[in-house]
Amino acid sequence: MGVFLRIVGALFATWCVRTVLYLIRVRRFPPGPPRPILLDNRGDMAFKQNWKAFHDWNKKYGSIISFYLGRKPLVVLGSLDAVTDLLEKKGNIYSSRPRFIVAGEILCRNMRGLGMPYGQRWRNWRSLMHASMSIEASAAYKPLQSAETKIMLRDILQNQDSPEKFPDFIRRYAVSVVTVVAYGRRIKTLEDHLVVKQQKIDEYYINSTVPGKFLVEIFPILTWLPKSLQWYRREPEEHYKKDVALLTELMEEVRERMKKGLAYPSTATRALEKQGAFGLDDLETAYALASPFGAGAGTTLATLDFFLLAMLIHPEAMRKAHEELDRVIGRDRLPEYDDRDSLPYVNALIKEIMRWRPIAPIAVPHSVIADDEYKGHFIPKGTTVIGSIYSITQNEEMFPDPETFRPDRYIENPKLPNSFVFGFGRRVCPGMHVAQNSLFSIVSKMLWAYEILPTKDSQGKPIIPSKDDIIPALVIKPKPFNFLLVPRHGNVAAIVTEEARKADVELAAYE
Ligand code: HEM
Repeated sequence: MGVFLRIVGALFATWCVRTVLYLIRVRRFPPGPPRPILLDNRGDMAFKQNWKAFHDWNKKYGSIISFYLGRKPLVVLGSLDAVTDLLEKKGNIYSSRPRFIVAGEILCRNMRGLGMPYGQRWRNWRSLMHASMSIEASAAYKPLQSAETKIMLRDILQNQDSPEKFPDFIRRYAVSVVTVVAYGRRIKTLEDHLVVKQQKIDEYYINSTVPGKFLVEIFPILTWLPKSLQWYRREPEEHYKKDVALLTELMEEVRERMKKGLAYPSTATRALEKQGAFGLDDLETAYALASPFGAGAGTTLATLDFFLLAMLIHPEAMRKAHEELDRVIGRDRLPEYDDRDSLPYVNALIKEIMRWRPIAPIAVPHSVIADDEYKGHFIPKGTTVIGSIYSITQNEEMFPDPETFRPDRYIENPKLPNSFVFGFGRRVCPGMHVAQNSLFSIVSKMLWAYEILPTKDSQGKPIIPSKDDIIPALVIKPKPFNFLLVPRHGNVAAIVTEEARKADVELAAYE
């Protein structure tokens, strides 16, 4: 009995010391909105657009702030210095992801790279992503990206009387590029089973990450229930089985093509040729191949949506780009990748689109795997750490008058930062080179060929969409709006038709 009491006493003393230490350190949490006694700070986010609420707190409490969602502490880093100091320089502890019981552990057994916790499995997955999308590897997709852009330009040309179809032509481009990167096969129509099914998988996954959707995320203790009583498990388990079947089927299609010598080089061929080297088993490989689709199509598309929006609101910027294209390229050929360095305004315009409306305003939240101290603040292990891309884009010192769309700022100061729009540290977007190549191909060729114009109302007045009508999500995009793409000069039809004919021949290899 004496021994038992001593053990209980020792445990109690340890608990007391730890609690006191915690309470002392918690006082050194980064500042932030006061936490209601029983609740969290959800109600303090005055805006549906959470990135704006975070930015307001950054302005009020400083560039490092903290707040609570449920019992979980969150920290928002609102300056380039803070994200560099923590997410980049201390990447060994700041590179995990917040825990998602349903979306991560049940729905995909943590095999989706984007949400995967930091560790060996993530390193294996990431080395495959790097091997197939590094700056060197991504150069191999440029001919395809250029050819797909030309097909898109022809689709637009041939459907001048149905501008409502234009968004689908652009979408087909974005989807086709990521499936070539992943599986080495292009997408000719959005009805392709790969597109339809992967989109469903992604929708369910995204919906499963909505805060507050599953009680178990707020009370993880519910995972201690016997499995048969875990009611929240049933639906995602069903989805897991279906996802495994589809993703395995897509991977096996590539294996078959490889056996016949018909497979075009892609992430899949790299993974399957050297599966041992990457340390991924069959199922992990099948999931890894879904990453470019899940993370690369919607992001590219959202950026292109903001490009079209910016051109409608700022025709003066479009005119400057037209002038540069006419001067450097002329009207007898389309711009190609070799022209990139000769088109500083087009490059600046692309950077400004990504700064003006960053499509991932809070990036993808990181999580810290050890207690840390920063500038006198205590950041406990398990805290979700958000690198606020939006707050960085609003820094008046770096970007004076930040709400103004002004590509020239990147010409006046070519060292002005921009790559932060792709996230931070070890989790930085592995598809950034593929994305930048897509953006250059589409923006330069589309502006060479077309004028981007608003539609008109019944009185003939142009309908200019609002720059602030945004659909909030982890990846944001403008609310749908109408636009026209009108050939700029007499050579467009002939050149686009001829270039697209050649593109058809080149692309046959990917079908
Ligand atoms: C303009 C287009 C794009 C933007 C702005 C963008 C931005 C981002 C951002 C902000 C992150 C989170 C980084 C972090 O956690 O700090 C991310 C992650 C990721 N992106 Fe992109 N992305 C784009 C296009 C693409 C493309 C085309 C692909 C693939 C073909 C891709 C694949 C990924 C993957 C796999 C991750 C997860 C990385 C990880 O968790 O380790 N992205 N991206």
